[in-house]
Amino acid sequence: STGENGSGGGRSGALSSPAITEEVQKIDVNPPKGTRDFPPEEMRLRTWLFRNFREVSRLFGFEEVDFPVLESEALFIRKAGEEIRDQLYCFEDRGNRRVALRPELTPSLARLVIQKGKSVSLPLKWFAVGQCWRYERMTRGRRREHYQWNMDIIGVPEVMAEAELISSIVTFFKRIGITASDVGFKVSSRKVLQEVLRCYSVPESLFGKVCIIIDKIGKIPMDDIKKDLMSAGVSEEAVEELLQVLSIKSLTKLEEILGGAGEAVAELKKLFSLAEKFGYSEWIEFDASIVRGLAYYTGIVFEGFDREGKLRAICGGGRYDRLLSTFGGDDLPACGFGFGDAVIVELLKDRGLLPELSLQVENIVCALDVNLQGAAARVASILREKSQSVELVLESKPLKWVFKRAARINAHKLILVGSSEWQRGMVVVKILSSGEQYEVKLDELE
Ligand SMILES: CC(=O)Nc1cnc2ccccc2c1
Repeated sequence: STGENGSGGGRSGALSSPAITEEVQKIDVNPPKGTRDFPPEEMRLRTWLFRNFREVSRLFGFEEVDFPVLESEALFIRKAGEEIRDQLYCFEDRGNRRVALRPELTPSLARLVIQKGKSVSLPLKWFAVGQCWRYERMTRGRRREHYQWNMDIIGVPEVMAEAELISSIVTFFKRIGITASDVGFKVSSRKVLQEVLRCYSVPESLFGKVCIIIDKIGKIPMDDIKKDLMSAGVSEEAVEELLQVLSIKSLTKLEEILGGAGEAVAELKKLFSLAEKFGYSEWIEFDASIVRGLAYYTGIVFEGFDREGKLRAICGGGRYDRLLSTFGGDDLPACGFGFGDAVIVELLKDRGLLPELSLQVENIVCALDVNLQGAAARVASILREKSQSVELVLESKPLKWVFKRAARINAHKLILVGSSEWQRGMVVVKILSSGEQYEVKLDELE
């Protein structure tokens, strides 16, 4: 109804007597800007995707954890100029507390690790699948929420942890039909940046900020990158050297420039040799320009990319050895990744790999006349107690309707409850694929 007084919706009958008149305002049935509903078909795809996330996490011995979507704003306040900070979905609650919808899961995980403190044995291997939020001017029409799969290893300082994490993502890709010819991982280490900045005695305090500026390469003009770096306090010659080093695509070249003594080259070589052992060498390549857009990474960083170059990064992660100590926790080494639910679906569509998922109910049970509804309900309960899914026809419907419904739910069997059979303790079972039909005693239903 359009809200005129009297009965809304045009339904007749006692319920909508004119005496009970309330203003019926037609609400906006769409979800808030930048957010999605998940009607059945979309929900089946999401459930399929998350089932694969969880199955891979289980294969790698990770335990599932979760946190509130609402966190203290302080968890995400970092002064490195990150985009995620500009778009924080934050507000003051009724208790005058500054809170935020989480834009990522890692800070919550760090918070929980610290909270659990000594009571957890290391290394911790935790995973989560959670909705993350950003408040972005809708001008860009981008989404304001997405679901992220995160896996994190806490307490392992060596790059074996990063190698394990990349292996888990490769395992995930393989499970859903994505191959090394579809996607790859660009791998680098922020220690490359660190070693260059040290050569030019750029203070460590600028490290996070410099990384965030560097991460914008390819997204904003190079002149702006240089300007931003210099206004952040990096000398012009340091900027030139930095940009030089960042264009290196081979580890041997990097070693020539940085020398073999530094940690950056050593850990990258170690990672590539581990990749060989894990059997995913053809999935990864060194690319010094990869820094990722989160300030807290301190070492190896990586991101999954589509080799056609059409899509944004599929996933990304790295080492963040300082995050827990910046939250006042122990100085625990940590690494992890985030894998969003949006780009991967675009990739699957592009590659024709979206799974065919349909509603599947094994049985449809129908009473052949209205006073057998109770009998039909009993049949449904018996089957359900045997873990058989049942669509119980809830109103008396013509058989034509029942067959149509059976087709829509892809039912395997139609169970008809008729009075003559019921007198003899029997029901009629019809195998819908073959048309074969037979009588079954109630207690032999399986
Ligand atoms: C492609 C896409 O939807 N990205 C996306 C969507 N929502 C977010 C929300 C928070 C943080 C990152 C986000 C990233």
